[in-house]
Amino acid sequence: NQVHTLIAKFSQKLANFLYPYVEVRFMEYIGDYSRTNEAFTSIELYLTSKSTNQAKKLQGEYVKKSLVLKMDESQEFHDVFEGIKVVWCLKTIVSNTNRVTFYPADDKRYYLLTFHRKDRDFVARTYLNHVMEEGKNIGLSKRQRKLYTNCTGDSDKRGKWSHVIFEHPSSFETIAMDSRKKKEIIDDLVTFSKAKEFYAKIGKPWKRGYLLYGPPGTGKSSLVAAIANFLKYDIYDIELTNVKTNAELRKLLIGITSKSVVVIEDIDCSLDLTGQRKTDSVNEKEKEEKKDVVAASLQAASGEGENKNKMSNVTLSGLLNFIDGIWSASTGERLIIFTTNYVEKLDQALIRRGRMDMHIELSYCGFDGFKMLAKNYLSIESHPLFDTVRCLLEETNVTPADVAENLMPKVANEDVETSLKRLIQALRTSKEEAEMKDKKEDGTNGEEEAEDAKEKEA
Ligand SMILES: Nc1ncnc2c1ncn2[C@@H]1O[C@H](COP(=O)(O)OP(=O)(O)OP(=O)(O)O)[C@@H](O)[C@H]1O
Repeated sequence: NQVHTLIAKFSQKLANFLYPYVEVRFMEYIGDYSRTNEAFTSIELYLTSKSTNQAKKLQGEYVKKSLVLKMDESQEFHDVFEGIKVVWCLKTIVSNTNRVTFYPADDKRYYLLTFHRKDRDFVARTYLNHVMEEGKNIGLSKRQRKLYTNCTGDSDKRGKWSHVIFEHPSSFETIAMDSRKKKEIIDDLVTFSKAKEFYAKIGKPWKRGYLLYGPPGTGKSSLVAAIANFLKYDIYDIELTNVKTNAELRKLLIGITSKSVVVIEDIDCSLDLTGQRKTDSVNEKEKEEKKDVVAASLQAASGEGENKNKMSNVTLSGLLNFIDGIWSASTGERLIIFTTNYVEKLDQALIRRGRMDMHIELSYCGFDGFKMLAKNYLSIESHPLFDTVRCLLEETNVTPADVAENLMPKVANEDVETSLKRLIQALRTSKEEAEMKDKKEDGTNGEEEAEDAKEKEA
């Protein structure tokens, strides 16, 4: 036994001397095919992004409508990070069983990482974290994003989300708005998305609130989609009128994942938020409890009764808790956006800075916005008719939606001038209508004044 131990010790030393490398395996599945190893997925994404220029043998795959080239099996990839060299290789353990399984093959794939033993600490602490982080980021940027909405109907579906693939084409390049305002929003989004450490340092959940307000057709919904596309986030579009209680709203909140934009459109129509919050917190609590009880009994009642009750019982304080109560910190990186046509109707508590950090007004179409739309719709940046359009835009209030509608070619191969003339005609009509309305109002005011004078005389 002593001789055996000595030989084993010696041979281990000899092996270390002759082969001073450490090897780490990252299997594709953990357990018996039950769970995908997230480390394997991150490594694959990291290596796919780096190795295609280096590897001589690649595999081509069609993933989500685009061709992806991956490192082929047994190909080595030499990576250098902060002066440390490592080698990656994709290998397979071929199964020799004849078992029939649900899986295409019983072979087990794994990535083998090889590095010098003197770099062990650096690789374990720094390099592998870097690979995981990079891989995750690549995965997030490539994933198919989703548009969620809260389920309606059966009580067991309440408080849950259903989704479709989010494919809205809106972007900051297509949104017509003042260029300075646009830059301000983009800068704010970039700062927010990189501020993980900052939020941790100041002890606040990593989230930000935007309030978008302005007349209908000025691009509020388009801007929400552009923001989600820019940040590559999912969208959670909450239909508040379908949420019956504060408890249901909280349940929805818990189901929201990180890297998401939570939107409540036309918030002024969804809830009765016109009343000021009571300062007496006891009264507020009592009111809320009563509402919760009523809503719960309505839910428990027949489906017919439930359908009849279209009003949401979510209270203002329920919504405030949703935005920044204790539960709101559990969902990670998140943007909350409210849109409204009537900002003056909203309770100040709901939109105060700190809750809705940025207030963005989307207004009628200016010349800057028009030029953007002309570039998108007609592919032109200037035209002799632009001056006429500029003058008319200064004198009328038309929304970007109206301008876009008129610039849209009505027949195939319609020339630019026809579209611009149609827009000019529409702007003139709108100007005339506005003037007529003003005159009419002046006339009514005059009549009222005359009546007042008569009354006084009498
Ligand atoms: N600022 C804009 N830039 C580019 N397109 C716009 C803009 N505003 C409106 N549009 C066009 O008008 C259509 C309607 O706009 P959108 O739904 O974004 O407006 P909205 O302000 O959300 O309206 P509402 O308040 O009625 O929901 C969009 O499909 C888009 O084509």
